[in-house]
Amino acid sequence: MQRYVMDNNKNTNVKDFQIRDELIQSLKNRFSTYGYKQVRTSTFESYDMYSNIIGTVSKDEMIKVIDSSGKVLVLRPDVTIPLNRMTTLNGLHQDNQRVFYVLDVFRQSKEQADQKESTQAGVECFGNQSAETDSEIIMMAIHTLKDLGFRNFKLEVGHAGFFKELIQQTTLTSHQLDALQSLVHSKNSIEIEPFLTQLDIKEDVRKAIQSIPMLYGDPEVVMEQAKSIIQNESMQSILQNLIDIYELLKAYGEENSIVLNLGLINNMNYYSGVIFQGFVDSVGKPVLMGGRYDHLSEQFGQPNPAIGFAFEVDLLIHALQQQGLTNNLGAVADMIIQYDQEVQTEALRSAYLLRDYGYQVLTYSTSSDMINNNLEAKFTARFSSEAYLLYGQGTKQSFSNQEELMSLLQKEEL
Ligand SMILES: N[C@@H](Cc1c[nH]c[nH+]1)C(=O)O
Repeated sequence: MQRYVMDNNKNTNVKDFQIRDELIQSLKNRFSTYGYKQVRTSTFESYDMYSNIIGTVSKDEMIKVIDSSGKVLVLRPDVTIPLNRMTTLNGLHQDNQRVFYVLDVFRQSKEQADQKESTQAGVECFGNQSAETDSEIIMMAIHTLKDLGFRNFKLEVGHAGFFKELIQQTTLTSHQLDALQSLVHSKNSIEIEPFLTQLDIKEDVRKAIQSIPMLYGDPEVVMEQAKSIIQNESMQSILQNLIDIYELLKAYGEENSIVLNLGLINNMNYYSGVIFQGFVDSVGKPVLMGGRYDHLSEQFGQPNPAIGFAFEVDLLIHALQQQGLTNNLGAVADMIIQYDQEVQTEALRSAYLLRDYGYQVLTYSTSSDMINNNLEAKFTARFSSEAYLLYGQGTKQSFSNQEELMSLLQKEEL
């Protein structure tokens, strides 16, 4: 008989799953504090819809399935598009909808063919177009990264229009544009110069494009440098928009993690305004990406300005593990209660009380085999006929009844 082996080794035990679950819970809590409500979209979507939309995942990257009537479907390649479609068609954007989701997204790139699914935890804010909304969304990304315990993280902020405006001053073919974009993306200043010189581009525009990879770093410095390559009013207002957003982030007191990157290019082509990506130590890829996409909804027949971003949950877990930040996550329970048979009643009643207050409690009689197992909990309470003791992280306190145990735990802020 052939044995089938699971082909991915991620999240295969309860502890890994627990870490994932607690991480997701923390993201959801934070999103809720900004007024976002959870939604979901269908796993199967119409292939035709995606084929007709400009700015979506490339057709080769989508995973197609055929239903029993022969219709071609795709497994959800993106969440932003169906949510935008849904709110636009239902006219929900008029109520300034704020939604979040934790959903699997299916894409298969040539470079990473075995990585077909990833979980995204994202937010979308519809029907609102202001620097205040933009800065609040970026702030929410920062706030969430701080919740998770990351200390060294950077949010690279750019604008989808800045580079596009410069390109419009040229007559590059789409092939040339692709090549240029990848040079800008990899900040390859050495090759950009000869690449541009062989093309027929006005001197000042060429110099401006050439300087894009250098427009990276401290926002105040980059904003000053960027002023010198402004070609027209649109570029002027793009820069002003970024200045406004940055000033608001300063108002929140969270400007230190911001890096301005005017060469930033996001994966999706639907962005039209501010764009951003979040980076943490020890992960080469962005753990979050997003931006403003005010024109996507026009393909569904209505204006519906919007902004959003999504965390890559698997990358976040990887980063937390790399940085040793999962120690507080994934404990089997809040409390283990071990008791000698003579004081069983007091121990079980304490367990009942604690569970009633929402604590996760495991109980074991000291005479059972389980006592030798390597169980993990934030606290252990030992009930013996001589004494009742509460053991925490490096602490040991005695108590005489269940009420005292409760108040000790409350002091420990469990
Ligand atoms: N859907 C985008 C992220 C995003 C959410 N909202 C706006 N952008 C992505 O997968 O890259």
